[in-house]
Amino acid sequence: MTLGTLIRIRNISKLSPFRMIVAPVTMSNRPVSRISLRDFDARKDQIGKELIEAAENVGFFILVDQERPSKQEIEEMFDLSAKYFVLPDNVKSQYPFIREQNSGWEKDAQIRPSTGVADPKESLQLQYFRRNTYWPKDLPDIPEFHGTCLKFMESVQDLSMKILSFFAAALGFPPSFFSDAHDLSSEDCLSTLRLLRYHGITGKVSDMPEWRAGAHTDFDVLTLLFQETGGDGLEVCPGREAHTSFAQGDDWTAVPARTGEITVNIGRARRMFVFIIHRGRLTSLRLGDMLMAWSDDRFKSLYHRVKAPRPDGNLKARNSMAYFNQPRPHILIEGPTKKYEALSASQYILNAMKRYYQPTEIPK
Ligand SMILES: O=C(O)CCC(=O)C(=O)O
Ligand SMILES: [Fe+2]
Repeated sequence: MTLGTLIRIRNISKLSPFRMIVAPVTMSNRPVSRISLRDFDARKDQIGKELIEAAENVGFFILVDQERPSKQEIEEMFDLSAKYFVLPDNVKSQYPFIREQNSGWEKDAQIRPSTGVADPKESLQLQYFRRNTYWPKDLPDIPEFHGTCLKFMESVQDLSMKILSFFAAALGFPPSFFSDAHDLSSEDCLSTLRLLRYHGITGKVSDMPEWRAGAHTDFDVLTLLFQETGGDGLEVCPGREAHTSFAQGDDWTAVPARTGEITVNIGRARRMFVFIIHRGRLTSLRLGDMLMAWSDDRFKSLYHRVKAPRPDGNLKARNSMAYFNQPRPHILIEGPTKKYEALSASQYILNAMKRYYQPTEIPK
């Protein structure tokens, strides 16, 4: 039973992606944690300490010097992504974005509740377990598309599981806890690679967008984000400080774009309460905050957004890639101290999908 929530469906095609949104902006000089993965096996303890500290205090960190995916693998993937996005829309739209599957291609269709308009971008979401059913096939001039994406996902998956093994240990879960929950070889692994291309900016200064991606948190456990040198604009606002709506007006930190480095953030779906009768009592359940909930709020989630360039900035298209570690649907999310009622991963994800791809929530 859901109380206090009304879902209003909007007609997304009527909204202009270039509407100007003005939000108060405070930029901070918060130091950004850069964690080197050099000599991983020999430096494991030190690396683990740095990761946990960053997750507890900030909610994000930048990984450098990782063995895989190497800078070259990342560059290859960016080249492939560029070849994909120049294909005509009628080819890309053969696999349209399906909200319930969180898969496929969209253009100017993702409305951010924080801005009320669609991000001026296109993106393709590839879920590993749909690799033979819902990935673009027979793409003109890019026969390597399938194989290269697959290899890249596997490489990012390995790195993600290394990172999550430290979180499992810190939470007192068995070492394989997160790798079982995100097992790529399972038929229902929801982990997803998203290729993104924000449009180049043309036209009148007065029509320029303020944001390329409106402020949001991701609704997964952990996101590994790849930026390309020259494509600055990413800003983050750690969950701890995000006390206003969508963190607008809080302290934001710019994360410079550098090919080869990986920005890692802890995911969270925006909070929403539902009420149920649990063991004879009226109880509230909090939806969202996957790793925050899984860690009983110990690890912080992170608001982030992508600012559009100013007229004297780099107005070319911006490319990025995100790997979302999403647990298998049946996995129950419940922290060591059971601070929140257990909720299945699929319940979290469906709830977040509804919010991020169409509706806005209006509290009664
Ligand atoms: O493009 C970026 O840098 C951020 C993308 C992002 O936050 C997302 O797709 O969730
Ligand atoms: Fe995101």
